[in-house]
Amino acid sequence: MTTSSVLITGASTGIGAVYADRFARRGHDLVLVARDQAKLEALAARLQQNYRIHVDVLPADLTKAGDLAKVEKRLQDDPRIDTLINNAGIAQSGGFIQQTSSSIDQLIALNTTALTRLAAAVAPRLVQAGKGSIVNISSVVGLAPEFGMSVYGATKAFVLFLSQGMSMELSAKGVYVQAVLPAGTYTEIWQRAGIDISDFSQMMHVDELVDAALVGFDRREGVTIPPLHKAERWDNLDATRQALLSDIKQAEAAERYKTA
Ligand SMILES: NC(=O)C1=CN([C@@H]2O[C@H](COP(=O)(O)OP(=O)(O)OC[C@H]3O[C@@H](n4cnc5c(N)ncnc54)[C@H](OP(=O)(O)O)[C@@H]3O)[C@@H](O)[C@H]2O)C=CC1
Ligand SMILES: CC(=O)[C@H](N)C(=O)O
Repeated sequence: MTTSSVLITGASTGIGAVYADRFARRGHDLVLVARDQAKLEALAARLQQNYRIHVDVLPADLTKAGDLAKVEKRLQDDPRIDTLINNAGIAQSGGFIQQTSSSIDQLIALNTTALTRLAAAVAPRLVQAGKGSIVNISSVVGLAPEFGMSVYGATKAFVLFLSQGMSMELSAKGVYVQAVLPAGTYTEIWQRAGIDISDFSQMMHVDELVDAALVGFDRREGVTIPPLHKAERWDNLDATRQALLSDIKQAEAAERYKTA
């Protein structure tokens, strides 16, 4: 049985809490991060009892500089942590013009800044060890500006891009990076953001989502989209993107933009 440890952000509920259960079931020790200490402790007690593993609770508001630094330090200093599940995130209700400066700040601070800084905190140590994993939770909304969640979707597009770039830089050094793109999943995120889901079509149950994401993890997929039923759609999109890149000629404007 392994004694490595997995640090999971946003572990107090939803997708993060299910990841915690699944890694505990696999015999990993855990470090659980979120703001709600009581919920983290209750989960930790249950997992320790059920799976005979060790769980540390590290309460932190990842939008606060001091708390974020505390989690970064743990990732830098604890040699047992070989996997980071970068999951904590929030959503927003309303369109672009309904957003306030503070709601934009919070969303970007948690979904992008904290996620990037935590990945950057652990990556050098994993590279030095020549092994380890970083899982970043994105969303299919990051592929869909049509959904009318422009700021949230932009943070998730950022997470996808970041993960792909990190994977290109780190995989040769033994570090596995996975982007996970769920679609609508039954968790508290909707209620917390004030989004009424009563008219939504059926969504995925959170256990099914995490179990599917872990199939992708075990296969070492770079991008895992559990609700995508035709895998070749993603492959085609990526092939089209690469073809586009091959047609970028940076020294010369395209014919259609040339002035007479
Ligand atoms: N549910 C869905 O439909 C989808 C979700 N996702 C993504 O999955 C991830 C998890 O979402 P989900 O489980 O649904 O959401 P939940 O709202 O159920 O859980 C969010 C988790 O993040 C934690 N969190 C929120 N704010 C902070 C903060 N400032 N600092 C630290 N932790 C914080 C919460 O804990 P606490 O309040 O204790 O801090 C909680 O543990 C998010 O990144 C989300 O964008 C992607 C696609 C679809
Ligand atoms: C709030 C959302 O849109 C959801 N979490 C998703 O990413 O699909």
